[in-house]
This record gives sequence, structure tokens and C-alpha cells, in this order.
Amino acid sequence: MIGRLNHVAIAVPDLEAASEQYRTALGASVGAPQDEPDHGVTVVFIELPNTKIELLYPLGEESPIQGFLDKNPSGGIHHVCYEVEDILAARDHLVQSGARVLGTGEPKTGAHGKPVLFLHPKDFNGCLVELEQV
Ligand SMILES: CC[C@@H](C(=O)O)C(=O)SCCNC(=O)CCNC(=O)[C@H](O)C(C)(C)COP(=O)(O)OP(=O)(O)OC[C@H]1O[C@@H](n2cnc3c(N)ncnc32)[C@H](O)[C@@H]1OP(=O)(O)O
Ligand SMILES: [Co+2]
Repeated sequence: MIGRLNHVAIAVPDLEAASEQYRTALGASVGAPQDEPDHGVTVVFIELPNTKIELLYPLGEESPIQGFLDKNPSGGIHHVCYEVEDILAARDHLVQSGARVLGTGEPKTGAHGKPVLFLHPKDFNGCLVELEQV
């Protein structure tokens, strides 16, 4: 059911410093910061030949990544995002298999303008999973 790895997200304590490190130390192609108020984050995408890295920084009082950064002040890998062709079919299959879909259970529009859903990390070996319909 899952397809390509769309991105690996890293929560960072300093978005500008992390962007600069990827740009200069790692020589990567780093995009501009993008506010995503519906998700409570500011994101920077880094294009790699085979996937993307999504740097995440909290936006607003209710950011879902604030607790993660409180527990991991130096930052850390926050989630992986897998592509699916039919996100509602994928959701229904996962719910039937016992996985918890986070939030309302309905897809939201993600950073690429496509529907996304999140699956509870405790149901996936301690790894928060995002699904993006492509
Ligand atoms: C830009 C848009 C979009 C895109 O298009 O790419 C994005 O990527 S937005 C990214 C940010 N959005 C989200 O993360 C939405 C989904 N997340 C959530 O609903 C919550 O963050 C959460 C996963 C339910 C965690 O809630 P929180 O209140 O922060 O923490 P808890 O204390 O309730 O956590 C319970 C338990 O889970 C562990 N945990 C939390 N976050 C992670 C994580 N990222 N990876 C692995 N484990 C995580 C946490 O440590 C707790 O464990 P215990 O201490 O053992 O209980
Ligand atoms: Co993401």
C-alpha cells in the first residue's frame, strides 16, 4: 500500500542555523521557510536526489512539535512520510488493522498541497508516520 518515502522530518531548535548547516556544511539544496499555520509548524524543505528532508520548527502556541522539542532540546527525527495513492482507503485499512489515526481522522492539506494523515507513533514501533496522497 505505501509507496515512495516522501520525506524524513527533523524537528530543530533553530531553523535558520539548521538550514545554513544543510546549505553550507552538507551542500544541499535548501528551500525557503514556509509557515503552515494549520499544522502549527514552519517548514524548510531540503531536496535530495531520492527524497526530501523536512526541517520543522514550532509555529504558534499549540504546535504539535513543542512537546517533542521540550523532550529533545537538541532536536531529532520527528516523522517519516510515505506516499499512498488513495489516502482514505489507506486510512480505512489501517483503522481496521488497529492503528490510531491522529486528529479528527480526516485528511488535512499538507505542505505540498496534498492530503495528509498522521498515525500514532506507539502503533508504529515508536515512529510517527505521515501518509501523503500523491
Ligand atoms: C507541514 C505539514 C505536514 C507535512 O505536510 O509534512 C507536517 O509534517 S506537520 C508535522 C507536525 N504535525 C504533527 O506532528 C501532527 C501529528 N502529531 C500529533 O498529533 C502529536 O504530536 C502526537 C504524535 C500525538 C504527540 O503528541 P504530544 O502531545 O506532543 O506528545 P505526547 O506526550 O502525548 O506523546 C505520547 C507519546 O508519544 C511519544 N511521541 C510524541 N511525538 C513523537 C514522535 N514524533 N516520534 C516518536 N514518539 C513520539 C511521546 O514521547 C510519548 O511517549 P511516552 O513518553 O513513552 O508516553
Ligand atoms: Co511532514
